[in-house]
Amino acid sequence: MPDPNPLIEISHVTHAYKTASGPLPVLNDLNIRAQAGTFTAVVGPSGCGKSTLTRLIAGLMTPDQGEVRLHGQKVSGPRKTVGMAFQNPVLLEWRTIIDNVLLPLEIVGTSMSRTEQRERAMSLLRLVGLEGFENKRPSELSGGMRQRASLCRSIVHKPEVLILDEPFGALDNFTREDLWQTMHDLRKAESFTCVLITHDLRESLFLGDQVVVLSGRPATTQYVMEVPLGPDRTLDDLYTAESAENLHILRDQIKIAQGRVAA
Ligand SMILES: Nc1ncnc2c1ncn2[C@@H]1O[C@H](COP(=O)(O)OP(=O)(O)OP(=O)(O)O)[C@@H](O)[C@H]1O
Repeated sequence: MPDPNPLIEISHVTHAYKTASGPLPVLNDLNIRAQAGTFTAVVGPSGCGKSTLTRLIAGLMTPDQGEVRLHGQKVSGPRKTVGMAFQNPVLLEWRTIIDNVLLPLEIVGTSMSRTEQRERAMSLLRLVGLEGFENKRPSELSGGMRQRASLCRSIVHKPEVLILDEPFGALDNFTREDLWQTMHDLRKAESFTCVLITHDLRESLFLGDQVVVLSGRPATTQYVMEVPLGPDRTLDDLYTAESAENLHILRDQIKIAQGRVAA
């Protein structure tokens, strides 16, 4: 039975960018529902409107038609209760790693004391394996380590909703799989509802409770897969016959979205 009160509710969202050559329709009657504490992976052809969707959820834009609701409240502007991480971690070189992680608390404000803030940041850095690197500068860390720090920064203020826009896209395969595991650890320790944009179908299956396939632009919700893997899933679960079958289904859906085969 679907939750009648999902935490994220995207209903009939339609949006077009105004460009010099006229309106560019990007989203068309898009619908997504995500229950509290779940992980939604969104996949779709390149340029179909995935990042636009993240901006709408974060309240950085409002749709032409339809609405985005968080906890039943219509999103009409940026919210403090949203955390974001992107493919490029964009850490500030003049701040140490821990001071980068603490940044959102400075921006959104907090009732935590300075000591509590540092304890909170350290507990996250410990969780992602960066204890001992808290006083380093970003350039002293590898790409994977910087992305770990970026993940800590995106959740340090305990956001209700975490939006990840291809955060593992620029990493090599081994580092990426390590980061998937880290993401699982963070999920168990924290209580956010996550929307992940990714081009990697294995990643969508490993991290997602549901995988939403968007059609080509203007994107609509083409297909939703409920992932049959539990919270204690491991990378080995990607190599079962059932996962192979599910990856096939997702790959076929992407081909349809790309217009390479008929629905
Ligand atoms: N601010 C903007 N003004 C005009 N057009 C835009 C704007 N932002 C994005 N677009 C266009 O809207 C379309 C969707 O962009 P968006 O970044 O949402 O897609 P995406 O699915 O995230 O792409 P990718 O998979 O390549 O990362 C693209 O054609 C893009 O060029």
